[in-house]
Amino acid sequence: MPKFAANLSLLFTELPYLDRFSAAAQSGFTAVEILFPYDLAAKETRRALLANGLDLVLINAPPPNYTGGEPGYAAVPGGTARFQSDIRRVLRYAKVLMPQYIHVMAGYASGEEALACFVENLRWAADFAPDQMFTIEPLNPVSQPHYFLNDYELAAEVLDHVERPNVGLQYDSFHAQMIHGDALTIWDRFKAQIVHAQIGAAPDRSEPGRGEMDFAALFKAMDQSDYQGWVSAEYTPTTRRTQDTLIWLRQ
Ligand SMILES: O=C(O)[C@@H](O)C(=O)CO
Ligand SMILES: [Mg+2]
Repeated sequence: MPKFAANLSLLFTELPYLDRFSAAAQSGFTAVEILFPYDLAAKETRRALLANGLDLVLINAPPPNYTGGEPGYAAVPGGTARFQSDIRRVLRYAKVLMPQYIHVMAGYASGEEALACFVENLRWAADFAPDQMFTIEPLNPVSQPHYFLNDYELAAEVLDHVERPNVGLQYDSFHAQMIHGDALTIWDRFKAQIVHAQIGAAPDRSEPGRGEMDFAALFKAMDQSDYQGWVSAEYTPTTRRTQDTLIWLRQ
C-alpha cells in the first residue's frame, strides 16, 4: 500500500485547526499537508506537528490563502514582482515548517505569454531555493475556471521547459478524473514526473470508495510503480466526522 497523509485543510475540519493534528495522528497518519498555514505564526503549526509526531508533506504558495483573492501569480504576465515576494514569504514559513514540497499555484491566465511567464517564474523559484522541492498541479476547469494549469499534457510541457530537478508534478486523482475522465490512465502516463500525489473521488471530491473511480486499481498501480512519495487524502468528507470516512484507509 502507498504511504498515506492527511490534508488538514479538507480533513478534520469539524475540529479547530490546532486540534486536527492530534486527530490525524490518532487516525493513524504520520504525515499531513496544509494548503494555507499562513493564518497562524509558523511556530504554532510547527509545535502541533512536533507534539503529534507528524511530518509536513506540503504547503501551497501563495500566502495567505485565496479566499476572495487570486490562486497565485506564477503564470500571470505582469505578476512577477508579486510572485517573487509571495515565494519569499512562503520560504520564511518553510524555514520553520520544513515542508517536503511547496505547491506553486499558477493563477488565472492563458496563452503563450502565460506559458513563458510560468516557466521563467518556476526557474527563478527553483534557483532561488535550490534545496526546496516545488510542485505544480493541474486543476480542473469546473472547480477552477480560468486557471492556467488545467491539464496534464500542459503540466508535462511546462516541466520539460523548466528543466530543474527541484520542480515536479503533483497528481490529484479528483482533478485528473475531472479533466481527462480517467485518473488511472493519467497516473500511468505521467508517473515518471509525479513527485507528490493527492486522492479524492470524482465528481464530488468525496472520500475514496465513492463515485466513478476504482481506487483499489489506482493504489495497486501506485504500488507497482517506482513511486516512493506520499499519497495525501484531499477530499471533502461526506459525514460530519472525518474519521467515519476513513474506511478506504483501513482496507
Ligand atoms: O487540489 C486542490 O485543489 C489543491 O491541491 C490545491 O492546491 C488548490 O488549492
Ligand atoms: Mg490537489
